[in-house]
Amino acid sequence: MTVTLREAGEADYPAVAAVMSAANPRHAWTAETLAHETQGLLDHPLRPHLFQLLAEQGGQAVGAALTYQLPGMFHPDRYQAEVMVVPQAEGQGIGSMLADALEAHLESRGAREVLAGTYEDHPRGLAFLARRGFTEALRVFDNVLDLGEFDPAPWAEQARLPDGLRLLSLPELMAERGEDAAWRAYHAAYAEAREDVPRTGEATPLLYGVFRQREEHPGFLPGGVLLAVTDAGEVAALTELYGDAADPGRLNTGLTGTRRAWRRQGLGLALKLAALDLARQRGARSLWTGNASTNVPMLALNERLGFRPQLAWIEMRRGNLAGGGV
Ligand SMILES: CC(=O)SCCNC(=O)CCNC(=O)[C@H](O)C(C)(C)COP(=O)(O)OP(=O)(O)OC[C@H]1O[C@@H](n2cnc3c(N)ncnc32)[C@H](O)[C@@H]1OP(=O)(O)O
Repeated sequence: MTVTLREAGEADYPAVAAVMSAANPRHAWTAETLAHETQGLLDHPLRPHLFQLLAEQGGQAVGAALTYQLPGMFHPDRYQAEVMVVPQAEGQGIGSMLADALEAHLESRGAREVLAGTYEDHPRGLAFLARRGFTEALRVFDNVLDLGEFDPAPWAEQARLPDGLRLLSLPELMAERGEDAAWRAYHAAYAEAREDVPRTGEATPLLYGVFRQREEHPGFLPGGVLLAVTDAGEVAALTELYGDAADPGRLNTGLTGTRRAWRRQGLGLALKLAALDLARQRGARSLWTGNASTNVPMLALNERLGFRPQLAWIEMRRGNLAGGGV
């Protein structure tokens, strides 16, 4: 049956999200989460580029492709690319059609670095990217804790923050300091810690106004933002829990981070323990996080708690601006 490609817009988000979720069921999307992410891109002061394609067969969405620029790792010549085909439509050349159309678009933009990825258990995806000149740049594990297997009792000591720090949720800090001061303290800690998260290019500074948009994310849980707060109202460390788009029994971790001056004093561990406690109170079955295989501190901490690495997502790159470009 004939396959047609067309540019996708807002009205297609339910179809695009369904394709994305079918192609990668480990990370579900809804029209709402897609609209949030897309709006974040369109509104960003860096004006990142976005181009979306939908593949249809007999009136059904069978594939999607998108290319965009990540504001958090921005370079005018760097693009992310994603090509997805629903499992029942694989093997008919739809991925190649979508990839060819994306390639033409990227060429017209003068892209010099393209990042794309696939799971390690998807040899077809890996071969597809290798044929198109991509090589491995970074591996990120889904790291999952089964809350039914976690026993908090042996961790009572480590769950306490050092003297001079208090555990507060974001709403609690807002009640004490006011909304703007609380968000600014949260932002300051987040912005510093995220600079040290392994990534394939240099982090772009995270603007406060952009950071505030996370409260519009459909999965954002204000009470799931847990903070280690100093007497002066500064945030020394944080962890974040988000609701999952598809599974009410699952929570996803945003960032866990400790400001540099506070590292290795037990803050990260205490906050993760608080997050596990909150997740259990909310009736969650599992807690997911994504950790780069090179993130030694985070992997060590999560392993101690019983998180188990699942399959790795392999981020692949063609061209390398950090290395001078090709
Ligand atoms: C989904 C995600 O959030 S992925 C991104 C994770 N965050 C980042 O990469 C941000 C940058 N890194 C950081 O902010 C910090 O290094 C964190 C959050 C990873 C760790 O925070 P800290 O407050 O320093 O951790 P904490 O002091 O509680 O350490 C607890 C345990 O973790 C392990 N650990 C922490 N840092 C290290 C390290 N550098 N090397 C090895 N193990 C470490 C140890 O087991 C440690 O226990 P110990 O000190 O008794 O040996």
